[in-house]
Amino acid sequence: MCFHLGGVIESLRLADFRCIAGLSLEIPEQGLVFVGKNAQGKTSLLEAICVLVRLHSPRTRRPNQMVKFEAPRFGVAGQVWGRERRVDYCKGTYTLKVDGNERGSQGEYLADGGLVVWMGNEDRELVTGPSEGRRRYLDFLASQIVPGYRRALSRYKKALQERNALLRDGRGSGREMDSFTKLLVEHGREVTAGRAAMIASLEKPVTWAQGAVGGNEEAVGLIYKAASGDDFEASLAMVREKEQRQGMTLVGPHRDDVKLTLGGLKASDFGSEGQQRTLALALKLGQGELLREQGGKTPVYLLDDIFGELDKGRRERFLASLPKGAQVIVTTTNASWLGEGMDLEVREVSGGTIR
Ligand SMILES: Nc1ncnc2c1ncn2[C@@H]1O[C@H](COP(=O)(O)OP(=O)(O)OP(=O)(O)O)[C@@H](O)[C@H]1O
Repeated sequence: MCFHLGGVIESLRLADFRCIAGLSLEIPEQGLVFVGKNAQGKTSLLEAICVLVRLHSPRTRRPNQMVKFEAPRFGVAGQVWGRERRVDYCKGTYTLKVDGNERGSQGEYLADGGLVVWMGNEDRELVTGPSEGRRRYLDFLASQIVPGYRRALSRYKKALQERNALLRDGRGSGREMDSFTKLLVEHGREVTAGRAAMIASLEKPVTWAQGAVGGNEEAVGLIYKAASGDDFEASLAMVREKEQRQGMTLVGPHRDDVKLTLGGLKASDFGSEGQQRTLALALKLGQGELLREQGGKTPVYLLDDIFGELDKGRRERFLASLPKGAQVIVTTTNASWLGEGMDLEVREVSGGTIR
């Protein structure tokens, strides 16, 4: 298989993004480390890259939160995978350009976009936290490599919202309800199929990464728990009365989960803290491997302050597990570990600017 090399984000320009009023930056092929005290804008820089590449923020689902306080809009631009991309956001509307030409929809903008793996301290929640995080993990992955997935998910969510509104208003039967149920089933099946395909492909790379970072072999299991059952339509029919009583949609991909096991035991209940932390890293490294295999290019790795939590051995093994040639952009409050397996240029971030 032929992988493109990393070295993908060549430059970044921001305007009124979070605490950053304006900034222009070249990014070396290997990547960069952003060092600085707390609350200086380091994570905001990674977030801006994620928005530029995937129109997705790992921190918020509300783009207006990314607009600098008191400013009307934000802009993010840069040379990405050899093309000039530009994202402008103002009052609920994105304007998206590639090489100066406007793209009519988010889908069109993303169709020839790049790939991203985001890793943050909060990733341990993937193992120990509620199911929503695991759904988002699968959705972010599938949106990048499964054709039509992002659109199916967005249509599913819209149908779910409308259906829930009808159920809440006591209008849970009739033609309107039937038509939203039909849409829910149609798009829900696509979402479930996309997630199931990801799960089936993830077990191998995640198990590899768990061994590589943890330092010993450990079988990882990922078991998809589809809340729509084998037949989504039949499952909905079975709970119809209960849904009418409770005023909400009770089955479907919005309630899916993934059971994670280590050596056959549920990781959240029986894994040690160290094993759980390693599994969180392995889930993201496995995601990267799948993006490389199925997305045809090496993703950019955005690592948000993850090194403080890792002991030296695990940090070194983790760094050695990143694909060769991948661009890695890191934030940290403490750069004392630099040089131990990572040789990247450093930029100091302070008060929303780069020194
Ligand atoms: N929309 C916004 N407009 C202006 N400032 C904002 C906005 N959103 C967040 N901030 C502020 O931006 C600052 C920088 O946040 P950011 O998370 O990027 O810092 P950081 O350097 O990564 O910090 P840490 O090391 O603590 O994670 C914070 O003080 C935050 O309150």
